[in-house]
Amino acid sequence: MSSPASEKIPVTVLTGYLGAGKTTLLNRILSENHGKKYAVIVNEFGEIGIDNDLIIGADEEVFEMNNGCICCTVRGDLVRILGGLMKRRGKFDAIIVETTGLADPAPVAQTFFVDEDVQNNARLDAVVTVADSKWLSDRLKDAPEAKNQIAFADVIILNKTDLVTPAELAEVEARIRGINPYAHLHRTERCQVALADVLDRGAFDLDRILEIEPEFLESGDDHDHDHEHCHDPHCGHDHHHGDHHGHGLKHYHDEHMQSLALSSDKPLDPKKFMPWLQQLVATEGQKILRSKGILAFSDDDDRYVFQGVHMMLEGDHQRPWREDEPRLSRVVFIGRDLPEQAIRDGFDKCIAA
Ligand SMILES: Nc1nc2c(ncn2[C@@H]2O[C@H](COP(=O)(O)OP(=O)(O)OP(=O)(O)O)[C@@H](O)[C@H]2O)c(=O)[nH]1
Repeated sequence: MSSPASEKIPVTVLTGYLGAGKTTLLNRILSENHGKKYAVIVNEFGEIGIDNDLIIGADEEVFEMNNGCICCTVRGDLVRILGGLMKRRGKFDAIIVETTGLADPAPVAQTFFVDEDVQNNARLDAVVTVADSKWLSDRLKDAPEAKNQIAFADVIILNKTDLVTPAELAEVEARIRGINPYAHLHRTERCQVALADVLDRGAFDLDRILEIEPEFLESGDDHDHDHEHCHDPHCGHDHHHGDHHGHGLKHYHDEHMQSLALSSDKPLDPKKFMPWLQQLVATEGQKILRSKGILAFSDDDDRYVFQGVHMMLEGDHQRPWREDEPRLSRVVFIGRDLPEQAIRDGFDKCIAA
């Protein structure tokens, strides 16, 4: 049975390139005193889930779609998780989907229009794209998905304004406006926006999307489109550059984008790890687009979390390790042409003696 639009559960799709600030925005939304309950679905690029652990919502439920890229699992995992949520209507007010930085938002948004069950129970409220003031211009040159994320946005959070000059900010905003003149745009530092600017917007504009992508509402069985949106080596499909996928969508593959995950159940030596990491991103930061980790240091009862975007690093103690929690250090590097063996060797040398 189809529900009237007003009763459909609103879904916000949060997108934006690697490291732009999606999790920062999500945490801001979840930790605000909004009196609402959100179900959160995250999709991560990488072999080991770290994002899930970095979301600080008090009692939100977080569902992970970890095992595949969002375009390939979109009619599988996403529909399955949404289906499960629909059966528990009334337990939450809205759904937020945070996509990987490498996801093309088109197939995600499409799910809400072509899958009948989903369409009957949920409505796409808005596609919210977080854009990195410092790096977006570079990514628009070499990452087609970054451009699609801007093109599909109903709301754009132009974030990290603290890292650029006013002239650079004006320039990146003009580039965004060249791609998408329609979206509401907010300039922010650390994604500081009013919740009302992001949630419950009723902003998704199908007519506009059909102008950008006339085949948007087709099921995907026999059409072709040129978005480059499959990057997950574990996706399970047989990819070739520019090849057709099982369901007929044309997929390009950024064959150089890789995710390197490292872990250790032995504590790390902070006096070795931090200098090594700083040196690594200083020398390889062009190739390493994104790094993050949750670390267990020797003689330290707190988890240490670090985040990197290119050569910029941030890190801090987060919270004490729980009694029942294995003190496992997990690190992920995402980038192109990563010097894998050197990174592995360097990491191993940081294990405390
Ligand atoms: N200087 C500065 N750093 C920021 C700002 N917003 C977020 N960051 C930092 O940028 C890094 C990446 O932020 P995240 O929110 O994790 O980015 P993300 O888009 O979720 O990253 P992925 O999930 O890996 O794609 C973190 O170290 C943040 O603390 C900002 O406005 N200014």
